[in-house]
Amino acid sequence: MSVDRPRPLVAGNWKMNGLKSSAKVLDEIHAGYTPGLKAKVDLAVCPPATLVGPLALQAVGSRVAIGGQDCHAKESGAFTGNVSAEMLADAGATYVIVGHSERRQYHGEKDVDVCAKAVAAHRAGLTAIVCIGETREEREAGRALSVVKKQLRGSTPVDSNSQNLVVAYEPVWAIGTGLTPTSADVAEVHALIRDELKRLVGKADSARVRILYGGSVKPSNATELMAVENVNGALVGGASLVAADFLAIAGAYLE
Ligand SMILES: O=C[C@H](O)COP(=O)(O)O
Repeated sequence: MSVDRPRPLVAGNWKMNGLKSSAKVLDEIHAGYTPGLKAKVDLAVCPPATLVGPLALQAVGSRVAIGGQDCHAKESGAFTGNVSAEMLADAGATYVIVGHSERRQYHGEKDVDVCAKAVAAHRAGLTAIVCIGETREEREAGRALSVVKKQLRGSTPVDSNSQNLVVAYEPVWAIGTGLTPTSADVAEVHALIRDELKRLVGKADSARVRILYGGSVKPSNATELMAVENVNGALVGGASLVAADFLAIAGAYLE
């Protein structure tokens, strides 16, 4: 692997899915994370908050990382129902997703809020997976690039580097719909993100930041999507709930 080509990461976002019995999915992922796959790709699973602790314990020694799906910007306090980055770290997480479009859409999170959460992630020693992506209307209006650029600039903390930041490009219209952008469209957006990262983390480190593609990634399209320039892995929703599918997506890096 060249210094300028980051090691890929395939991360599963279980969203609001998963009970104690889902431990078996992680067991199956462990079993299928062969030495050959370990040599090529990092894996992470981001379960709901209730399962972060148990799955992190279960994952000890497996090299499958565990992440949260969101965090509060503050370390602690009177914020009923929220979970801090420190709590996720304490439970054994090493990643946290921030700014997922479902948080932006259903919880009104703006770039400034996402940035504060990413700052919290860094404060707690977590790697922030910062999600950005345009809506269908924005793409149809020819604004995809400007929206992504604005979100990236507004959501990325100044202390970001290739160790504590992962960027996930997820076109909103591709999430859970079975639709995906063309390879050319993905390449265009990821190239823009890579270029913007030069300003955000410095030229040398910008090449090492992992930029994931997310939105209807399946075993059937993973090979094509993961081959696109500047795509360094995937953020997988629905397909990450089935170990065989999640492993098959990661397996695109064996080809
Ligand atoms: O975080 C994951 C994304 O929202 C993608 O979800 P999906 O793979 O179900 O389309």
